[in-house]
Amino acid sequence: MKSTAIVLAAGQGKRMNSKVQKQFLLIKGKPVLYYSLSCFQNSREIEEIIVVTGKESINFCKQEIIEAYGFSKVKAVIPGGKERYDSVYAGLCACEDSDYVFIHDGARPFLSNDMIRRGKEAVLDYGACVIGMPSKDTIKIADENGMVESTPSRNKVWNIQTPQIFSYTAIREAHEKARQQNMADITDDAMVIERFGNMKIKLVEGSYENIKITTPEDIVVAEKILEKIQKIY
Ligand SMILES: Nc1ccn([C@@H]2O[C@H](COP(=O)(O)OP(=O)(O)OP(=O)(O)O)[C@@H](O)[C@H]2O)c(=O)n1
Ligand SMILES: C[C@](O)(CO)[C@H](O)COP(=O)(O)O
Repeated sequence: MKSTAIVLAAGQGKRMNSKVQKQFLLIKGKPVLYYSLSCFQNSREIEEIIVVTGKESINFCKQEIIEAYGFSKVKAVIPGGKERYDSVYAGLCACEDSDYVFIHDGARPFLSNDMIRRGKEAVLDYGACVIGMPSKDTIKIADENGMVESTPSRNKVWNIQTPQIFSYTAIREAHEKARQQNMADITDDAMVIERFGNMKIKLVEGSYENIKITTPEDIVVAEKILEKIQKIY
């Protein structure tokens, strides 16, 4: 039974507004991408890693991150696509011999071994699961004029993170179907299964520290989180 981590690092990071793409910015001296690769490298649940990045960053990733830190589970570094779902699809095409895939944002450095383990258990039971945390805030649904339309019950609202974990055949088939249709508003892999798959997706607890580096203040928060978790990477 083979589990592959597909780590996405092909985004432009427009909201970070930095010369260096956010996945390569340094947190305490190491690139953002280093931290999630390190977690997958050290996890007993993961056999292989596929890194998806921009064409122009393939050599940098190989030399400065994968070889430099000895990430021996990385099987391939491949070019991504225009949208996140294009990069995921490229990753899926590069690991056709996998039974399970852990699709992860390279911009989320603080996943943990426990999360990977919980995700593995859930995917074995349900075939599809996503890591997330119950929302701490009250959420409002807005109408097109910026007016409040409704308020979903907070105990039913989760903030969704990655990794998102699927049986390979289920997510590949759903992506194949989705690619025949309009994917424009698809922002995560669970949505592909919700619309084009035929299975329920289990929610699995992640952590409030599993943030996505998106805007400049997230780097400051990430440094604080790293100090707190005091992991030896
Ligand atoms: N075409 C894309 C777009 C995104 N990603 C990856 O998907 C993850 C989550 O995406 P997001 O935070 O939106 O990253 P960006 O698209 O880079 O950010 P922005 O929307 O600010 O440009 C990131 O690890 C990013 O590198 C990717 O591999 N390929
Ligand atoms: C997949 C994701 O990280 C779950 O929260 C998120 O949807 C990615 O969204 P983005 O629009 O690419 O930031």
